[in-house]
Amino acid sequence: MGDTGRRSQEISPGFCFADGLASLALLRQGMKDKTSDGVYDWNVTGASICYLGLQFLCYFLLTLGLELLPLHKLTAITVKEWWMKCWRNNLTNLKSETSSPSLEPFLAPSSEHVIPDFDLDVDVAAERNRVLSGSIDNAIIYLSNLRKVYPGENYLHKKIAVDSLTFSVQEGECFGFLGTNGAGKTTTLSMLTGEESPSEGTAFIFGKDIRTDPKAARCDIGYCPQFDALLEFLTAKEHLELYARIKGVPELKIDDVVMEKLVDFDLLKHANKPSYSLSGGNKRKLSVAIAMIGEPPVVILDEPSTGMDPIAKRVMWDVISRISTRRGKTAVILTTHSMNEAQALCTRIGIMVGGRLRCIGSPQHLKTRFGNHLELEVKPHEIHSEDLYNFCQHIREGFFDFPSHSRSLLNDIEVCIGAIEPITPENQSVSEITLSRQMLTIIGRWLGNEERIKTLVSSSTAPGVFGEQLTEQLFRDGSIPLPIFSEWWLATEKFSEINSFILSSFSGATFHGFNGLSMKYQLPYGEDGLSLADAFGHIERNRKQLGIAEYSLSQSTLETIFNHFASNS
Ligand SMILES: Nc1ncnc2c1ncn2[C@@H]1O[C@H](COP(=O)(O)OP(=O)(O)OP(=O)(O)O)[C@@H](O)[C@H]1O
Repeated sequence: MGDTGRRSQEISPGFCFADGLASLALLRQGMKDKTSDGVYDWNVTGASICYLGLQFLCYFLLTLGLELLPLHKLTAITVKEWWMKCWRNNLTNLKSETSSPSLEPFLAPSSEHVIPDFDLDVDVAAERNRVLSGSIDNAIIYLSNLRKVYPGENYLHKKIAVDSLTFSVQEGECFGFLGTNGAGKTTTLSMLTGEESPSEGTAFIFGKDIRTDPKAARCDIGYCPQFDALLEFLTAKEHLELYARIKGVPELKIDDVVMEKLVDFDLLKHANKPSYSLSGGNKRKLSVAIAMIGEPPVVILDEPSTGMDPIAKRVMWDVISRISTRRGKTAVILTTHSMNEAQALCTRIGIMVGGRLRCIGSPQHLKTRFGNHLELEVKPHEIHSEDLYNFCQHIREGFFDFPSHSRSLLNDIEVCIGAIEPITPENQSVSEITLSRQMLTIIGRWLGNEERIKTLVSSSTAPGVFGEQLTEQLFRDGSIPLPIFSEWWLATEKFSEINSFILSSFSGATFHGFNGLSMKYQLPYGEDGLSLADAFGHIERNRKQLGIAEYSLSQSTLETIFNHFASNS
């Protein structure tokens, strides 16, 4: 073997080891040249041992590098960004060396990507100015122009997941982070917990910078990720014990702390089951319990209640409000798609759309600022069976010549929907009468409202409380039974009466569809609109005459405010 071939093989530990052994064997057999008489001579095992030592060092450093460097994040774009940043920093350093030193404002915006104030909602801009100027009393967490850009498909189009996010969270606060799917909530939380590194800007947790000191920043966080990160073969109890030890709970207290969490989250009966055998909801409870073990001062929960039953949700809400608002020392950041959860738990809410914060404030503040209307839900009285009977008779006498029958009309409707036995020739009644499209058109004309029938027989959805089902039935069967048609007609008439009353009484009122048997409206509210008392008074005075069984008037819900931001994105 040539000298070059041999050298190239010496980078392999296997070759060095075998070569050393072979040289040793040759020496024993006396087959080595006379100059090599010692075992550790360079020509015997010395060279192999040295190469092996060198290789150990190189391969150890390589393994360490592969473990520590986030190589999966090393893309053309990230390398380019890193290079640009270094270049910019050099320029800034050169400038600062040549110019006189100036007092940099605390947390000065770090990039040219900062959204201008006029582009922001006033509350979001105020929060941003407060944080950037440093007037953040008691803030445990503050984010300063935090931004995350992902390389897009084929590294061509960048995806701005989080854009210049700036806000703070105080101790004792439960901050609700709401947003549409893909708004950037999880990415923000991942940056806070150190899973992702920010592209620009930074955040501070107890004054520790997540960019420069991510390990120290992480120490104060209890994190429940969006997807349960459990070890399949560890039981619920073992998980809690493991995390209690990791978080430094004193050995003597571990049993008590673990038991407390098992009881708090109603996991006692599942304590000794391996996590793979737990149901989705119980896995979620365990993940939240893990986040809270060791009483971390910052708790970050990414959609914690997903998959939990309503009772488990209430239990979890109780634990969260106990640790944040009641104990008053912990800051909680919570993302959720449940407006009820946000309403029940959060002292402050921020709604994110497309990576940007669109509004921020307490739930009541958001309702007062963005809820510029009242929500009215009206449920009319059900159609009286006597009225229905009379109406059916009226149509039958006008168009059909069937003998009247003693069966009650309610029975006839039950027959129509298949609830009782079918009609035999002896018990014929109005329920037997079915109305085709042509007959419906003629009846509509006869009743003086052909337009209403047109919507029923055309492919568009018919108006009224159950117009949609009726249109479907007509298209499916080609006809509809007389009692069903009569009930729809009378209900629609009642709806029209109430609808014109509301639209004429409250200028600017808009109809927002049906909710079961109720109709929903939005009424203008506030300075230009009505007061709650005016609206109540007016409806109450006309309630009997309009046949309103029940109604409710309320301020806008968080859901309508969320929908408003989501639809304007
Ligand atoms: N690793 C990634 N690479 C590229 N794009 C990503 C990556 N992770 C997230 N994104 C994109 O960033 C945006 C924000 O995602 P993120 O998961 O933060 O949204 P989210 O608000 O948590 O949504 P959801 O409510 O559905 O959980 C999305 O458009 C997503 O497609």
